[in-house]
Amino acid sequence: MIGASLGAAAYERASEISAILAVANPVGDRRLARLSSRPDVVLALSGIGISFGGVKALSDVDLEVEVGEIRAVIGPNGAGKSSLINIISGLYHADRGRIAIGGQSFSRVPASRLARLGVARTFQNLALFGGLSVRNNIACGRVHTRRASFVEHIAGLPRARSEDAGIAEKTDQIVAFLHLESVADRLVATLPYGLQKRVELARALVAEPKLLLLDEPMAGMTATEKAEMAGFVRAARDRHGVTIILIEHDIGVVMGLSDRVAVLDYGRKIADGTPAEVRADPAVIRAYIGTAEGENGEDIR
Ligand SMILES: Nc1ncnc2c1ncn2[C@@H]1O[C@H](COP(=O)(O)OP(=O)(O)OP(=O)(O)O)[C@@H](O)[C@H]1O
Repeated sequence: MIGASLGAAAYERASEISAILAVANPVGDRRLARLSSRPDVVLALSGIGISFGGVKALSDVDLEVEVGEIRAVIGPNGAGKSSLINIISGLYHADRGRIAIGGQSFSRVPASRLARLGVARTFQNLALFGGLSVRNNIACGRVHTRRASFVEHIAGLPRARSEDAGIAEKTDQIVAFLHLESVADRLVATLPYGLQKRVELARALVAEPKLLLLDEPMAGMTATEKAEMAGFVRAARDRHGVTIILIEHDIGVVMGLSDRVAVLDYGRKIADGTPAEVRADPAVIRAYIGTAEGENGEDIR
């Protein structure tokens, strides 16, 4: 992500305006209501906009994501990709528009209820606990399922014990799924970067999300690590039925992995279709050539 953070007061003000504008957008609301009532649509965005100071990071973005899709969001640096994921996960609040997740509609996604809404995410810059083991980092992804109190845990009461056993079992399953057995007891900070990215994926998957948001899961990886990660992402969809939204700069990976691709440029969606459609779209080619070919290591053709 680029740029400085805005203050909390500015976010509050922007969100108040957002609520007013959302009410004043009945066409968008009707469209969203129609989309979110479809059982095959996991996520629908309607008219999403957000500005930071004078910078319009996103303008009037619509997006729908169907169950079981791998849906990429691409675009040159600063196009608004991370802002979009941050809005879907409740980290940012849009100034305009609405978001429907699993049939529930929001102007602000409640970040504290994200896991219960069936959404998990990874971050562009790793957000792991370096001083904890791989296994413990992964287990953190299931804390929202705990019902037993702190006292029940300290006293080792039956409900707490059975919850711990359930978390340990799910953690073991994901460790095996992502081939992390040999490093499961190592401290995360001692692992190479590519493996740390895999641990972050594991922590998101252990929550058994319906929708998984991956913000540059292959950034900084070698070609071999990227191919491995792409295989795991595909397997998460194929074997666990997870719907995936993927931000990724490596266009080769995106085109090989995604069912549909949305393209952002200067905060606007300029294309949305299959990889072949997007690759042939003149507006997309222009957007990428406009970034000074090769600047980001990206070439759409
Ligand atoms: N918290 C923030 N405070 C101020 N400006 C922001 C903030 N988040 C994003 N922006 C601005 O919004 C625009 C879009 O940024 P964003 O990070 O969403 O783009 P991106 O497509 O993910 O870029 P990259 O590929 O470089 O990560 C940029 O101009 C950025 O500087």
